[in-house]
Amino acid sequence: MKLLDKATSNFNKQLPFVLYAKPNEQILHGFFQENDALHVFENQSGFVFSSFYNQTNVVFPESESEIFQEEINVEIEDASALIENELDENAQYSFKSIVRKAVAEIEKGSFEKVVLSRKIEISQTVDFIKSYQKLLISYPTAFRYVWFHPKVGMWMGATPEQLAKINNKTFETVALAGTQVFSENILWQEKEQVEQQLVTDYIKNRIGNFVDNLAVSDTYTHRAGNLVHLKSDISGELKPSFSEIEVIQAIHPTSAVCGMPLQAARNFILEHENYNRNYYSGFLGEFQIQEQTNLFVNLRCCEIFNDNIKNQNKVNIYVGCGITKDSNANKEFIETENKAKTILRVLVFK
Ligand SMILES: C=C(O[C@H]1C=CC=C(C(=O)O)[C@@H]1O)C(=O)O
Repeated sequence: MKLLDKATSNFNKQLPFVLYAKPNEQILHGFFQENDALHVFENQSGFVFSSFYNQTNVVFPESESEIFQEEINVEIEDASALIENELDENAQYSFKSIVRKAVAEIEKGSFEKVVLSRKIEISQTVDFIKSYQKLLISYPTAFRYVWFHPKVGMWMGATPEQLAKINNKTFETVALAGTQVFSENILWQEKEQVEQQLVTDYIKNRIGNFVDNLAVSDTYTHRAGNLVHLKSDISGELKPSFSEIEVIQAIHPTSAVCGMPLQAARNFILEHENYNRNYYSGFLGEFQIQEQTNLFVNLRCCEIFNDNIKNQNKVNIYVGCGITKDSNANKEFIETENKAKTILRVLVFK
């Protein structure tokens, strides 16, 4: 595929690019910059890459990029091989202890829900082109991307969560929460239903002032690779007095990646997670391209370091899960391991 070759060429020249495919579409899109300028996102139209909190929000502006599309046509061997991640006892111990601390805070009434995450580091050199091809064909219902900027790094992911779709004042988002490993007979426990309802209520509350005709669908099971989630679709008409960016800022970060109330949950995360999320659980996608905004939450993702000069070749996989008063630390840890498999399944090492 031509765009894969163009991405390789941009990477070799250390020039920014993004390749992406939208859920259930067979079209690969590419934005390519011809120089390595770092454009800070200030509502210009383009491909946005925004952090969870307080990092530089980057854009590949439409006006500064070469933009291409082509049909997806990949042929790779063995799309299902899974690299086993060795169990890290220390990581397990520290993650479980933060989960227990969070449950104790919830019981004290400090907040209702918090999403806690961790970073799994694997010291291997990733072949990003082969890995991305595997990701493209393995998760056709996800937003699948690989993004690179020499001043920021390389990220790749297959996210099931839409943050916002805005087309001609029609606003759509989703409330996604609750996780199980895929099987034929899925039954949802009360804990997961409560967790998902909290996300729905949070979004309704945050966008209530910005949209008319707010509508929420029934909750249904959504498959995301080897996992399933509970999901409902939320929509409305953006009021003429509000801009797109205002409503986006009102919902990011949703309580599917941060918690509620927002500030207390975010403070707990910043104080206890012990690492910087960077762009994990931020958002990315098209901002006002052909009058459409189509943004996704950066989940099921990894950061790829391919730097032979600094001898830094590794990949960090980012995974998190929602903690409520009924959370069990052991189960939450297993959930993060299961989520990591989304990326582990597609990584190809050199
Ligand atoms: C925070 C993540 O997932 C969120 C999205 C769906 C279900 C989730 C859960 O069940 O905890 C999380 O809120 C992640 O994948 O890192």
